[in-house]
Amino acid sequence: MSMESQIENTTSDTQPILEVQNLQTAFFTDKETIRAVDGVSFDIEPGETVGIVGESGSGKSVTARSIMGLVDSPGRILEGSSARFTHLETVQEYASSFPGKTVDLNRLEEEYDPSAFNQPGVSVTPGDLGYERAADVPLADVVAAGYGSELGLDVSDDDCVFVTGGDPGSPESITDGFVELSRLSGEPQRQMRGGRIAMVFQDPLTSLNPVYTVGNQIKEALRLHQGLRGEEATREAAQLLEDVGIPDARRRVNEYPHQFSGGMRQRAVIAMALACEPELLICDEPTTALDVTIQAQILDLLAELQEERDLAMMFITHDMGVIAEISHRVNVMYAGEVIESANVETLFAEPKHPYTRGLLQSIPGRQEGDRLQTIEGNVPTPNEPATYCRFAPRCPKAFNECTAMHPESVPVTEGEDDHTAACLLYPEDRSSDEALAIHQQRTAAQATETDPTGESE
Ligand SMILES: Nc1ncnc2c1ncn2[C@@H]1O[C@H](COP(=O)(O)OP(=O)(O)OP(=O)(O)O)[C@@H](O)[C@H]1O
Ligand code: NI
Repeated sequence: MSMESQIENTTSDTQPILEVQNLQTAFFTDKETIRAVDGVSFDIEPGETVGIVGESGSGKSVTARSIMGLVDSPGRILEGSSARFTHLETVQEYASSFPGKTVDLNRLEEEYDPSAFNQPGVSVTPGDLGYERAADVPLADVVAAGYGSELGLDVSDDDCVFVTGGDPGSPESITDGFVELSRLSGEPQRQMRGGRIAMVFQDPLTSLNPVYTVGNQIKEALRLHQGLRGEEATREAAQLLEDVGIPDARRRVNEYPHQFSGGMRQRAVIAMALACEPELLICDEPTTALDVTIQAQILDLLAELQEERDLAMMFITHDMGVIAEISHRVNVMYAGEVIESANVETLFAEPKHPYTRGLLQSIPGRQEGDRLQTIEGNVPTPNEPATYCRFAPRCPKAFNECTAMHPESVPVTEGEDDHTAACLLYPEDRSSDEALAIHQQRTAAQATETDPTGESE
C-alpha cells in the first residue's frame, strides 16, 4: 500500500464506498508465481465512476474478480490485501445476518498493542501495511489485511464484518464499519456478489443462460435479491428492460437470449445486474465485443443509469477514448500495478507516467504527426517481485536506476496527493537524487513484503 493513499483517505471529504488497499492476487502454477495484481490501491466514492485502464495482461480483470470473490484456483488473494466495502446499510445488514463473523473493533482496541509487531514469531511488519512505525498502524488495517490473529488478537479468519462505530449487538445503531471483501466466502460472499456488488462482463452470453427466457432470468434475480414474485416480478422485469432501452420490452421479456442482438443482450445483462439493486457496479470491458455505434449507446446508457441511481461504478477497458468518456477518476494499470492515478481531466491534460503518455499517443487524432503511435512490445508477465520498474524495457525515458529500483506511487508534485505516479521521475519538483531517495525510502519501509510463495495463507 502506498503512504499517500492513507493521506488521501483522510483528506477526502466524501467517504468512499470501496477502499482497496494493497490488493495482491497471485496465480501459483507449476512453473511460476504470477503476481497478476501486485499491490493495487484505489477508492471508489458513491456515485463515482472509477476507470481502470491498461493493455491486455495488466491485471484489470483479476482486480475486478478479486473484489467480486471470483478468483479461481490456482489463484488466490494474498494476506496483506484489503478491499473494504463501507456501505453503511450493508454493514448493518451483515452484522445482523452474520453476528458470528462480526467483530467490534472498539472492543478489540482494548486488546490491541502495536508493540506486538516486535514479538518473536511475528513476521508481519508495519511496512507490510504501509507504515514506518508500529505505533502508527491502525487496528482496522491490521484486521482488514488478515494479520489480527498473528498479532495475538481475538479474531478468526472467518470474521469479515468489522464495526468501528456503534454496537454490533444492535445493528441499527452501527454508524461506521466495513465488510472485508477479500476474505468473504460462503453465504456472506453469495449475498454480496450480485446483491450489493454486481458485475457486467465483456461477453453477455457468459451471464445469460440460453435455455431460459431473458425475462425469467431477470425475475430470478428479482426473487433472490428483492423477494419479488409472480405478476409483480414480471412487471418489474419488463420495466427494467424498458429502463435499459430495450424497445417493446413487454414482448421481448418472453424471448430467449439467442433472439437478442449483441447490443440488446448486453442491455439485458445490465438489466439483470440492476435487478439486484447493487451499490457498486463493476463493468469489465462491457462494450469491447460490440460495434462502435452500439458501444457508444451502451456507454451512454451506463452513464445515465449511474447518474439516475447514484451508482458507484468501476469501469475496466483498454481503450483510452472510452475511459475519457465514462470516468471521473482513472487508474492506469501496468503489469499488476497502478502506475498513475488522477481525475480524468488531469490525466488527459497532464499525463505524467511515460506509459500513460504512450497510451494517449495511441488514441487516433491525439498524436502530433499523422501516424498512430503504439507502444512497442507487450506487458510482461509479472512473475517475479517488483524490484525494478516493469515498464522500463519499453520506456523512452528509462535510465539506469529504473532497472534497479522499484518506483513507488508518489505525488507527481509534492503535496498534490490526488495525482500520483509510480515513476522515478517524480515528484517532479524535486531534484533527481531527492526523488530517487523518496522511492528508496518507501521501498525500504515495505522491505519485508509477504512472500507469496511462503507459508502465509
Ligand atoms: N487463471 C489464471 N491462471 C494463471 N494466470 C492467470 C490466470 N488469470 C489471469 N492470469 C494472469 O494474470 C495476468 C493479468 O490478467 P488479466 O486478465 O487481469 O489482464 P487484463 O488487464 O484484464 O487483460 P485483458 O485486457 O486482456 O482482459 C496475466 O498475466 C494473466 O496471464
Ligand atoms: Ni480483462
